[in-house]
Amino acid sequence: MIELSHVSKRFGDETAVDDISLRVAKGKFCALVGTSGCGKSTTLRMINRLIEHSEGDIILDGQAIDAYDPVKLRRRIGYVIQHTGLFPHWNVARNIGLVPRLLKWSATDVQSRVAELMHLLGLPVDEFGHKYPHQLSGGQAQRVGVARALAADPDILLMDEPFGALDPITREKLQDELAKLQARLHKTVVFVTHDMDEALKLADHLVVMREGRIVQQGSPLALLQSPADPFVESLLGGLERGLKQAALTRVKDHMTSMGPTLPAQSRIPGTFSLRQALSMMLRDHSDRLTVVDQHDVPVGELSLRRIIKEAQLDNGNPRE
Ligand SMILES: Nc1ncnc2c1ncn2[C@@H]1O[C@H](COP(=O)(O)OP(=O)(O)OP(=O)(O)O)[C@@H](O)[C@H]1O
Repeated sequence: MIELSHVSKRFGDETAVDDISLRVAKGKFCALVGTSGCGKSTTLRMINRLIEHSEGDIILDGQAIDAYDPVKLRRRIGYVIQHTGLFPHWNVARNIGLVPRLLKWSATDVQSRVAELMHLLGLPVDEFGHKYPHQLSGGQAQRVGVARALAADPDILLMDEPFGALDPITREKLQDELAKLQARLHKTVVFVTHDMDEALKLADHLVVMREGRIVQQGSPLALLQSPADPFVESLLGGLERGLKQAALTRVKDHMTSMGPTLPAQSRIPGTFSLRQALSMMLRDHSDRLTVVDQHDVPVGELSLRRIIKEAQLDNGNPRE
C-alpha cells in the first residue's frame, strides 16, 4: 500500500505539490490526471525518492520512505517514463536485466527472467533480445521499458506518461496490454497521464490535480457521476461525460430478462459496454438489443429506455 499524508513539495519559493493526501491500496491502479505543471510527476517522483518531499509523510507498506535507503528503495519500485530511459548502447536483453543484475541474481536467473518478461510483453527473445533501442519502434521500446520495470518483480510500479509519445493506435494497444497485465500481476500502480480516456480506462482510483492540490479523487464512475466542480467536469469531457460513463458500464449489469415479444435481431455480448450498445442501436436503427453470452446464446435484452433510466438512477435522480 502507498499512503501520502499532507505531503508538500517546494522548489525554492514555488510550491509544486501542496498538502496532498491519498492512499493506493495494494494491487490497485491509481491514475493522476490534471493540466500541465499541476504537480503529477513531482508527486510520482517523491514516491521513489527521486525528489525528496518537503512536508508530510509518505508510507510504503507501513513504513515511512525516509527509513529506506533511496537506492534500495528504487530497486524495489518499477519506474517507467515516457522516453523509456533505455541505455542506447545496451541491447534489449541487457537493458531488461539491469535491476536483477544489480540485485546480484545469478546469470541463469537473469537470463530466464528476461526471456519470461519478453514473452509476457510479446517480444520474443530470439527476435528482439539482441536488438538495440534505436532498432525498435516506439511501441516496442515502451514494452521493453515496462519489462525492465517489472524485471525484479516489484510490488509497486510508477508510470509517468508511459504512452505519451505513441500514435493513437499503438497507444490503445499498449493500454489494453497493460490492463491485461495488471489483471494478472496485481501490482500497486501509480500512473501519470494527460489523457483522461486513458485514465478512465485503466484506473481503479482517479486523482484530479490542479495547481499542486488534489481537487477530487475517487473511482472513475464516482467522478463521472458527480464531478466536484466545472474544472473536473471539463477534464472529464463536459458533454461527452455521459458517453464516458456508458463506456465504463457493462451491458450484462443492466440487461433485463427476455420479454414475451420476439427477440431483437441485433445481438450484443453481455461483456460489451453500454457505449457500444448505444452505438449498435444507432447503427442498426433499433432501440432494443438481444444480449448473448460467450456461446452466442440469448440471456437477456437491453432497451434504450433501460439505458436512460439506469443513467438517471446512477446520477441520483429517481426513476420515473
Ligand atoms: N526540479 C525542479 N525545480 C524547480 N521547479 C520544478 C522542478 N520540477 C518541477 N518543478 C515545477 O513544479 C511544478 C510541477 O511540475 P510537475 O513536473 O510535477 O508537473 P506535471 O503535472 O507533471 O506537468 P506535466 O504534465 O507538464 O509533465 C511546475 O511548475 C514545475 O515547473
